[in-house]
Amino acid sequence: MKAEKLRLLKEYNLYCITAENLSRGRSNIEVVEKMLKSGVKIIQYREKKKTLREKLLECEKIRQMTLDYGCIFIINDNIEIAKMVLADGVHIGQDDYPLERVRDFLGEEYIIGLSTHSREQLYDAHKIGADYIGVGPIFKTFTKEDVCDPVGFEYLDIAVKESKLPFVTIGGIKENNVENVLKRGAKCIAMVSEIVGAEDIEGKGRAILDKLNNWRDKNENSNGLC
Ligand SMILES: Cc1ncc(COP(=O)(O)OP(=O)(O)O)c(N)n1
Ligand SMILES: Cc1nc(C(=O)O)sc1CCOP(=O)(O)O
Ligand SMILES: [Mg+2]
Repeated sequence: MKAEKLRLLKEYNLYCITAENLSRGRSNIEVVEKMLKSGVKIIQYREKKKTLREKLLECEKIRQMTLDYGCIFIINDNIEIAKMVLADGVHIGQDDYPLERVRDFLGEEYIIGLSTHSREQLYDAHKIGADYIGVGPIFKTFTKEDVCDPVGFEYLDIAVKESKLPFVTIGGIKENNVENVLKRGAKCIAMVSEIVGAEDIEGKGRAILDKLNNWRDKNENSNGLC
């Protein structure tokens, strides 16, 4: 079960994350529906402002929607909600609960992603049992409060060469700069503001998926997350 999810995670190259405050007045549910219709197959629920009750209700709905579309559903930060709604996994950062404790809480079947911003954190992620890592922020981003300075291509190049784990590249990535990131060897791209802030989310999602798939067809013999 988990092996199959990880296989799918490696196959998909666009990882979309919610942000209701950047969604032009549309709800997380509306945005997720449009993402799913565009063909996106990995969605992370990331919501910093709502109550736990509100988040749980939204995640229950999104769990069902993602199952209907065969989409992997990851929840940011809230590991209890992930367990309650039977999400596919969680994403945690360096200041969230320690990964080992999250693993104890969720068990082996859940995918656990960990943010990394340096080579040291990358090696640590391997040791402590992350299933995939986030690599970023590549460019400046205004989406995340208290974000560290961009790690740029310097850390991306390290991840491309040295990571034995699949990784998701994140931070300031847009339709018009994604090719620069792909050229460095990134395979799976996470986007927040570019997708949720688009007037036509479905059209934007399709355009980016086309771009990523065309790049893969032309340049690669392997698939998905690096
Ligand atoms: C795919 C992915 N990568 C990195 C992050 C950032 O997680 P974190 O450092 O915990 O910061 P917050 O998202 O919680 O603000 C992510 N969410 N997803
Ligand atoms: C949530 C998040 N985590 C980051 C990291 O580097 O760990 S960057 C980021 C925000 C990415 O948003 P956008 O695509 O709008 O720039
Ligand atoms: Mg976090």
